[in-house]
Amino acid sequence: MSDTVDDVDLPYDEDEASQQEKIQSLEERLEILEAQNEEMRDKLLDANAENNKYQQKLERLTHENKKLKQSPLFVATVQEVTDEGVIIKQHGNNQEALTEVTDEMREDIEPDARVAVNNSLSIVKPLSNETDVRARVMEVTESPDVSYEDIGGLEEQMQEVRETVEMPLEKPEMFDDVGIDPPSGVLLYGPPGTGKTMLAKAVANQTDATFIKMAGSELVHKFIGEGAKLVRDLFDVAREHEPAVIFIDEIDAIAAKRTESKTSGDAEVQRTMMQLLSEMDGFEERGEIRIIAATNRFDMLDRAILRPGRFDRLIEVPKPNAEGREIIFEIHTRGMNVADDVDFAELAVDAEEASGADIKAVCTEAGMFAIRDDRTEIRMEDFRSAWDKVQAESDEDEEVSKTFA
Ligand SMILES: Nc1ncnc2c1ncn2[C@@H]1O[C@H](COP(=O)(O)OP(=O)(O)OP(=O)(O)O)[C@@H](O)[C@H]1O
Repeated sequence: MSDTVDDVDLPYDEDEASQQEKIQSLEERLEILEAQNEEMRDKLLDANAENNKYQQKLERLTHENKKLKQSPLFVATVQEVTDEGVIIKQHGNNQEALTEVTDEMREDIEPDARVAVNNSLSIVKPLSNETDVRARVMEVTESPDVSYEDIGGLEEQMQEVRETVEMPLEKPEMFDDVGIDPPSGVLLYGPPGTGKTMLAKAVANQTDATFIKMAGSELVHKFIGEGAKLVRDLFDVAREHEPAVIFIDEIDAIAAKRTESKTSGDAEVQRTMMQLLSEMDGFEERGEIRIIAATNRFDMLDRAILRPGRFDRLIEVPKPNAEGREIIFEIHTRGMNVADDVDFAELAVDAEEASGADIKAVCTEAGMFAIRDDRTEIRMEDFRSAWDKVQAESDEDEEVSKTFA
C-alpha cells in the first residue's frame, strides 16, 4: 500500500509558499528520503548476510548432529596423513582405510592419534590420548586402606578369600610343593553394597599388593573397539606392579550369556571376554597376579567364565544377618561419639534387609541428626530416624529404577 498525494504531509505551506519555495522544499525532502532509503537497503543487505551465515551454521550443526547420532562409533588409530586423505587402522579388526577429512579436522590429527570413526569410516572426532582412557577406567592403588578388621559379618567369605588369593601370593611355594595350581580367579557374587570391593581391597592390603580395579561396564560401553585392548592393558599394568590384585567389578557386563542378537555391541563384548579368558588361560606365566571379579547378577553370567582354571572359586557375599549387622554398626561407629543408650543389637534387628553400605549410610546420617540438633553425642533416636531416612531413600530409588526399567 502506498500513500496517495492527498495524505502526504507536505514540507511547505500550500497557500503561502511560492512555486520556487515549493520545488526547493520538495527537493530537500526527496534528498532526505533517498538517504534514508539507502540506509535501509544497507541494513537489509547486512541482515541478509547475517541470515545466510546462521543458515549455514544451522546446516553444519544439523549435519554434525546427524553424524553423531549414527552411533556406535568405532575407534581407530591414524597411520598416515597424506595429500589424498588420512589412512586409519580400525581397532579390533585391524582393517586399514583411507578416509577424507575436512581441513579443520586435518589440523587436529597426526600419526598415532586415536580417533572415533563412524560406520563409513569417516573420522567423527579425535580422541583424548590413551593414558587418559586408562586412567578413566582403571583405578590403581598402591596400598588400599581397608583391612580385614573393617569388614563385618563375612567370616567365612573372608576365610575363603584368604585361602584362595592371599595364600598363593604369600606362599606360592606351598602350592608347588603340594603340586597343585592355585585358583587363578575368584568370583564374588551377591547384592550391591555387601563388601565385595572391601574384601578385594583388604586382601591386597594384607599382601602388600597393588590393587587395580576396573569396571566391566567401563570396558565395554565407552568406545567400541577398545575393550579387548584395555583388558590387555589391565594385565600389563598388573605385571608392572607385581604383586597385584586385579579387581574386575560388574563382570557381568563383559561375561553375560550370549544373546541371539548380532549387533556390533555384542561382538565387542564377546571380543573383550575372549581377551579376558585368554589372559586368564595364559596365567601361569603371569606370576604374582590374582584376579577377583564381582557381580550382582550371577544369573546372567556366561558359563565359559566359570570353567576350571578361570573363575572356578565362587564365593557368595550375601546381605548380613542380624549378628553381622550388629558388627557392621560397631565397625562404622568406631570413631563416633555414641551415647550410652545406643543398643546396636536392637538396631541390627530393626534394620532387617540392610546391606553393609546401608548401615554405613545410617551411621553417617545419625551423626547428621545430632549435628542438626546441636549435640556432639549421637543417641538411639538419631540412629532410628537415620534408618527411617535411609530406608525411605532406598524405596525411592527402587521406584525410580522401576519407572525407568
Ligand atoms: N560387610 C561390611 N562390613 C563393613 N562395611 C561394609 C560391609 N559391606 C559394605 N560396607 C560398607 O559399604 C561400602 C560399600 O561396600 P563395597 O563397595 O565393598 O560393596 P560391593 O559389594 O562391592 O558393592 P557393589 O556391588 O555395589 O560394587 C563400603 O565402603 C563400606 O563402608
